[in-house]
Amino acid sequence: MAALNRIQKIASHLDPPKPHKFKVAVLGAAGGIGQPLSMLLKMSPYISELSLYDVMNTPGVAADVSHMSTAARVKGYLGADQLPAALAGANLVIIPAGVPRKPGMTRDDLFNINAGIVRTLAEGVAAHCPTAWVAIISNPVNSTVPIFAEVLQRAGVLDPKRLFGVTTLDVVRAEAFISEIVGADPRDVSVPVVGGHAGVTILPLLSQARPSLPASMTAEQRKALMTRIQDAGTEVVQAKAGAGSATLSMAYAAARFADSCLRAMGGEGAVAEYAYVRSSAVEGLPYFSSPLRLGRAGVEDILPLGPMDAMESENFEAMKAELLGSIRKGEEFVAKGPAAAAAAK
Ligand SMILES: NC(=O)C1=CN([C@@H]2O[C@H](COP(=O)(O)OP(=O)(O)OC[C@H]3O[C@@H](n4cnc5c(N)ncnc54)[C@H](O)[C@@H]3O)[C@@H](O)[C@H]2O)C=CC1
Ligand SMILES: O=C([O-])CC(=O)C(=O)O
Repeated sequence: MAALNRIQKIASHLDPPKPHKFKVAVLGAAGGIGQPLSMLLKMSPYISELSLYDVMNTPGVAADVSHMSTAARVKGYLGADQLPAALAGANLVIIPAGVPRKPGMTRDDLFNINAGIVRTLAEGVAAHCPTAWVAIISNPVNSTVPIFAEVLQRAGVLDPKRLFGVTTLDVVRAEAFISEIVGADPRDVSVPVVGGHAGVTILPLLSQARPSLPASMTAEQRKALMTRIQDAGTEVVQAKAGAGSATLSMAYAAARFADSCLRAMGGEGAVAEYAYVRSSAVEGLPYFSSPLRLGRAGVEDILPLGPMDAMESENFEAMKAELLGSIRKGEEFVAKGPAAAAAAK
């Protein structure tokens, strides 16, 4: 027996460390983003249980994804009655629920429908998994994150360190476009994208890109690159011509953000990310996307934005009024109470 114990002890030292395992819930799992995101999450070594919730089609999506031969157990939940079970015990909740844009619309045009959806889901999180980390994809992110925060705050369970607006797609796009210009593998490109997630509020700090942009690029070319990153969502909306907005690249971006959250949650040390969070980084803007350091409890540090060149500073000033307006619109929606939610349905 002693010999066996000794062998087991030695074997346990030889085993590679096992990642921590978490329950992750996707709300809006049957949608254009939700389906590929669920597939990517099923491949995560950090997930023991994948909870797929939607108001339609989740039985089929869950059955399909559950046949992938990876470890995460998959369960589908359909309709509001099943939201409590979908959320119970969740460590991370990712929310791509809501309508997408059609050509000619702004993200803010989605407010009337998506604000009510997000509010209802926030009430569910407050009641059934109040300590979960929450990653909001539903647009307009600049307003849906404040809506979510206000609901959690009123329920007495808000911890801003665990509430995120997902802006990873902006970073992913900036990496992709810059890699084409500098001829590098996108994995070797880093570039901060800060602010919010709509038009001018998306601020890529190209002057901090690594590798640096070629010195031969003119001011006009740099400006055009910034504008392309800011309008990349619209580029996809137009290319899809009425069939929705970015789904596949968004699923990739959200899976990458989820991976960072789960690694931080599991105690893998400080994890670097960007996300739209409650913040005092910029005076007068209570929410802002900044470089973050994530740890076990969520946001450990909101890092400085770093130096901006003249073009970036000008854009930074230009975004402030729009971003603040979107934040206040979200906060006021919750302050007005259920009547506003009913009107938005
Ligand atoms: N943050 C970002 O970078 C991005 C955000 N988005 C946003 O993500 C959202 C989803 O986009 P898609 O997946 O393309 O839309 P979609 O219409 O394909 O899917 C949305 C899903 O949400 C579900 N849903 C609606 N109400 C719900 C509720 N109360 N509870 C649970 N699920 C509900 C629908 O049944 C549908 O399956 C949109 O608001 C879109 O603008 C899209 C791309 C990038
Ligand atoms: O553009 C949209 O409506 C969807 C979105 O947020 C993006 O692709 O960045």
